[in-house]
Amino acid sequence: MNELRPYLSMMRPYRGRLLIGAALMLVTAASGIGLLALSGWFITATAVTGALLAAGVAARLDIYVPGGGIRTFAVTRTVARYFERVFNHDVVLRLLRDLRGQTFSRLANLSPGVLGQLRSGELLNRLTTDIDRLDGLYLRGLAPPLVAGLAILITVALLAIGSIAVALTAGLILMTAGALIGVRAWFSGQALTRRLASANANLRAQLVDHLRGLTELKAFGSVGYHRKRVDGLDEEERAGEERLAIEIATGEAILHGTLQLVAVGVLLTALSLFAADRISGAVAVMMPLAILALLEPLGVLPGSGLHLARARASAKRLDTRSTDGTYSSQETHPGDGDGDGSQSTEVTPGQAGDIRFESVTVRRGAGAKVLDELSLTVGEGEHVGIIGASGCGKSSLANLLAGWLVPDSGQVLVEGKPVKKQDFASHLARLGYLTQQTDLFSGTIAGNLRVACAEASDARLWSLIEVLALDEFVASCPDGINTWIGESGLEVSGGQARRLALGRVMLRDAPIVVLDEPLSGLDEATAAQVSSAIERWLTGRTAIVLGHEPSAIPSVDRLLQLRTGRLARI
Ligand SMILES: Nc1ncnc2c1ncn2[C@@H]1O[C@H](COP(=O)(O)OP(=O)(O)OP(=O)(O)O)[C@@H](O)[C@H]1O
Repeated sequence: MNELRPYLSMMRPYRGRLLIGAALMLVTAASGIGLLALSGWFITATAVTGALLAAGVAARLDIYVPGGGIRTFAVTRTVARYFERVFNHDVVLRLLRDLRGQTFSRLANLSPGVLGQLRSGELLNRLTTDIDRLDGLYLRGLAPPLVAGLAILITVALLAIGSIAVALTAGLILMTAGALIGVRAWFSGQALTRRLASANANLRAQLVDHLRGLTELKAFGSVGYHRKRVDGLDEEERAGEERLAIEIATGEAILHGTLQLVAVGVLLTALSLFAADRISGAVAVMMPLAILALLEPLGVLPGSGLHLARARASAKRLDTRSTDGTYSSQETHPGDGDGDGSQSTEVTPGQAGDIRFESVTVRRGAGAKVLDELSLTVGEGEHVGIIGASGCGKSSLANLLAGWLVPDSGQVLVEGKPVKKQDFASHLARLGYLTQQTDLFSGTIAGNLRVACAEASDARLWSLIEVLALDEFVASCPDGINTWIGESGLEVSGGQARRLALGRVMLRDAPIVVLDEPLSGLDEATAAQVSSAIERWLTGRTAIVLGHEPSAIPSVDRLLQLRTGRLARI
């Protein structure tokens, strides 16, 4: 249950509301029991009185009090159910809001390196399905056993009108049966819901990957093959849901059977008490009906045990500490602590804006050395170009500077302070980083640029668009800079997307800049125009520009080549 603890403590601020919600559930259940039991009593009492009067025996029955009681129970049941639904849903929605906010900020706090390794479908699953399972933790998991226990106590009190012994025996049997059924559901649900949660996550992730890569899949004619994999996972998920439904149905069947047996037992005992003239006929009928009225509050127990197990499986998946553990411990961000512990944490004097890599070694993947005792100093305002073959470690170098990757040995310093000791937010605020991958959001051109600077005026955006040779394209768009560029920027070309991403970096007035392949996807003429725009913009900033060959980067003060993990001057 440890996994559920954070979510239980999230409920603490709402404990007053939760208690009112549970009380309303109890009032609904109690009214249902009262309605059925009193109706049974009243019908029998009127029948017996009528029979006695017909037989010429003097008999009297007050019909107003029980009639009023039945009406009160009926109205209370309806009204309490209405307010219970309104109230409990309000609390659940508040919890959902907190839960989503908290989960989102926990995921957002993961280092970009770790986040990049999570499939987008996996993230989607965490923010939707897993949270949906948890939002019912109270309503479907915790409140029903509580209400069921109290409903049994109310029934015991009603049975005690006829016989205390019958009431205690029935109460004991029902409590034990309810607890056993709930616990059975909890235990049998563990493995089942764990498998189901992961089948559900796999299906979603596969589906999102499938849809995102549909163009490629179509181009290679492999839609059918991938579709089969999605269908396979869908089948697995459906089979899991079916097993879960069977489990709930079995629990409900056992529970209903037990209740019917107890009701028959109570009926027989009540009849023998009636025959012995110890209770009236009306009370004898009321007693088994009070048991049958428990079908509603107790009927949800198997589902609540399984729901708790399901919530636990989702809570486990939402625990981002386990996510961090799944991936390389080197993927982190500044301020995360000492990492490997082998580095000096002392702050050495540096110049404003200067960058230093000191004997940095990085191993990635299976442990191959990507950077090998690499050292580099970039002075304030200096522009250094680094070229190298694909996979030689250029992006790793940029990620080290951003603090998304921690070296196995050596250290990276910015203005004399180790990157890992910098405050993450202010470090990134001083760094303009054009990553190799272009990520545009589903939104307008202006919206995508303003990610870097929310206050940027339209005029500033237009001048940037002009500098990046995007003016003709944007002017031809129906709404100019307010044109929607679709899901993940799919409605712009690769080269246009690249320039928008570059524009975003340029909007951020950062003193330190890293550009990873800034000219990729551009034709020669556009590349030349963008290249000179970058050169002008870089004036006064400290910069590292990465590319495959000298022509892939703008003019720089110093050009180096990265090969076998080390840098050499060209
Ligand atoms: N997230 C990762 N986890 C493990 N290994 C990685 C990861 N990213 C890259 N690598 C490995 O690190 C090595 C260097 O990759 P890197 O992306 O730094 O090279 P690069 O020079 O930028 O390549 P390219 O020019 O093709 O982008 C490669 O061998 C790659 O397989």
